[in-house]
Amino acid sequence: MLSATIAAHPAAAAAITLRQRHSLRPRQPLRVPIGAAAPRRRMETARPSVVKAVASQGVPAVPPKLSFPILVNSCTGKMGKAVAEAAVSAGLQLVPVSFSATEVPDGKLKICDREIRIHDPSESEKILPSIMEEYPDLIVVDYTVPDAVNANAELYCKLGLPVVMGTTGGNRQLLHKTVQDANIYAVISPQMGKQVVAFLAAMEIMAGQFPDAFSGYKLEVMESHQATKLDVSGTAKAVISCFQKLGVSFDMDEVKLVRDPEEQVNVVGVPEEHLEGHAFHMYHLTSPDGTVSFEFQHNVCGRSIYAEGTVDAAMFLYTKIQSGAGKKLYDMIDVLREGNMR
Ligand SMILES: NC(=O)C1=CN([C@@H]2O[C@H](COP(=O)(O)OP(=O)(O)OC[C@H]3O[C@@H](n4cnc5c(N)ncnc54)[C@H](OP(=O)(O)O)[C@@H]3O)[C@@H](O)[C@H]2O)C=CC1
Ligand SMILES: O=C(O)C1=N[C@H](C(=O)O)C[C@H](O)C1
Repeated sequence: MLSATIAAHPAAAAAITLRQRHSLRPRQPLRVPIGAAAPRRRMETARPSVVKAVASQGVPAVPPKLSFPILVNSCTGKMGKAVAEAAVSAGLQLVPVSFSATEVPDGKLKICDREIRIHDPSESEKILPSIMEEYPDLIVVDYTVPDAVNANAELYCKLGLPVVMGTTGGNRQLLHKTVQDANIYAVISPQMGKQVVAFLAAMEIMAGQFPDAFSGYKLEVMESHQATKLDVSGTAKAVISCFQKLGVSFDMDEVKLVRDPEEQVNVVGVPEEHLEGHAFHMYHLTSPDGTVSFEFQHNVCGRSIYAEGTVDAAMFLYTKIQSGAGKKLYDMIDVLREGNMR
């Protein structure tokens, strides 16, 4: 058995294993220990791309700290809250407004030490223009629900509001077309976690350079997420599309979704304390004669890996806007490639 293990993050572990296995059988608790979530180190200084060293004097200048307004839609959700907290930690200006149909006491939500006023989504078209006026350079981050993706994107486009779209699902083709046609600045990605983005990038490179390398192989995919997740993992879909380019025949509805907490603990090996927030993915490939198999896994507990990546994406987008970049639509591989992930 040949195996390679990559510890991706204190709150996460990723394993890529190559071994002889014959089926996607019930999981033993995973080979890679899923460590308890530990807070990520906060960025104290801006990243290299925004650091202006005074080379002539040989003394590095104090790096400018990026600070711009960010509106998180929706702060009532699990990801929205995590991103809002990460944005405050990173020194961004969290706009005290968000949208959701969820009732909150006095219509307000406390995030860090700030009060965020929650408006009904039906009011967003009326409210956002005045927020944009009050907060020039505003960037919106969208973590809502698959059903809201396209309508929200249309609204941001109509208003010319730059967006980091983390929400998965909806009509992805239409989403890209809407944003492209409106020519707004945007980062769209179903996956914001740096190490998972790197894995996805590696998959895309492999698919681009060795098309059909896995032709004839059988693919089995399992993904486990918190029971509240509404859609099939957008990340799994992106990885599967690479396998398809590698010659594997697979239909998206063949993905085995695990949403039952008991199965997650006993079969998948999800630590109980992460039932409310985890994303375990497993891809198993078997050769036509069954003699060779490959297994890829990326298993994330908690949400800090995505929240930090989302803040990186917002900072990346802000610098693109400030520099008047000609290219406007990006994904997280662009963000990673340009060294913009902490
Ligand atoms: N790109 C990435 O790296 C990641 C992406 N995700 C994706 O992010 C999305 C959100 O996930 P998560 O936070 O766990 O989900 P939650 O269900 O916890 O949060 C979604 C929130 O959106 C609100 N909402 C629904 N419709 C609207 C609307 N039209 N306008 C504003 N708010 C709305 C919901 O409120 P209400 O109760 O009123 O419906 C809810 O509070 C999912 O698509 C998920 O797959 C998650 C993790 C990482
Ligand atoms: O809903 C989630 O939790 C996640 N959603 C994203 C996806 O669908 O790919 C990313 C990650 O899997 C967590």
